Amino acid sequence: MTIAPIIELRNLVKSYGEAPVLNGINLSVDAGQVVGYIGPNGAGKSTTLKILIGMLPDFAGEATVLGMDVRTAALDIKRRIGYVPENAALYDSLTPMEYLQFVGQLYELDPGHIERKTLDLLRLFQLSDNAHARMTTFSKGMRQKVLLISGMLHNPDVIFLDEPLSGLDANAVVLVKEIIRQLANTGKTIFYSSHIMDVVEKISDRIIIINKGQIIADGTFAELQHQRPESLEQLFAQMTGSDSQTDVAGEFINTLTN
Ligand SMILES: Nc1ncnc2c1ncn2[C@@H]1O[C@H](COP(=O)(O)OP(=O)(O)OP(=O)(O)O)[C@@H](O)[C@H]1O
Repeated sequence: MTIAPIIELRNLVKSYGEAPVLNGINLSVDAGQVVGYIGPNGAGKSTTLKILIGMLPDFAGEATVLGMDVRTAALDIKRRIGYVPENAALYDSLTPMEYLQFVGQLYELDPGHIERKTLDLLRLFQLSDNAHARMTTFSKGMRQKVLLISGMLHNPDVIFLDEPLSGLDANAVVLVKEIIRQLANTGKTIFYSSHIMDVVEKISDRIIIINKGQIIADGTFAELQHQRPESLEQLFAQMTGSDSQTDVAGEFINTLTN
């Protein structure tokens, strides 16, 4: 018996205006994989994630998640996926307990169950003391922790994370890395985008590099290294054509000082 891929993209093309931002993306992801989806600023990573979670139905090609078409089954898909967006707007005037209660009820979870789970998850993220405080005063990292909980509260099968470590302190980074690893060990699929190369290198079963809307590398870190024995940061710089940052930095300072 063949097992259907959890995520599948076939010849995905997306334009916001004239020029395509995604230019024929093909990929297939199996259950239990941690996939690091990386690329330079503007490469099309967030756009791909938004298509996969059903936020951008206007695209060409095929996109399925859990065997369902994202164009026609977006609601069914949403029940079973979690998404932590980059730069999400939280309802600041709510407390984490209120916000997570709201999110949990959107997923039709029982209010008592949400409350118990939320208190536990906030405690594990060192946010117990802030559970009932308005989020207007929260730091970036504190907001990110609430967002991470909100994306996973309903125990989704597939989790899409866009720059999930944004603003987190070193201990929280270690914790989130460990959570991602252990979730994958239980069969969950994690598809995430990040610019933090050493984290991507360590936690991904598979690394996909996109540049200008096309996949330019796809494999385990060991496989990518086999082509060029470098760190992921160096590989990334070489493959995306930006390996002279020392020169650029010098030029930047020259421009500032002249
Ligand atoms: N709503 C939009 N309208 C018009 N253009 C957009 C829109 N969203 C994204 N773009 C453009 O699409 C391209 C890809 O953007 P996207 O956000 O997917 O990149 P990214 O790889 O996630 O970048 P970053 O690493 O900077 O977050 C960029 O050129 C961006 O300007």
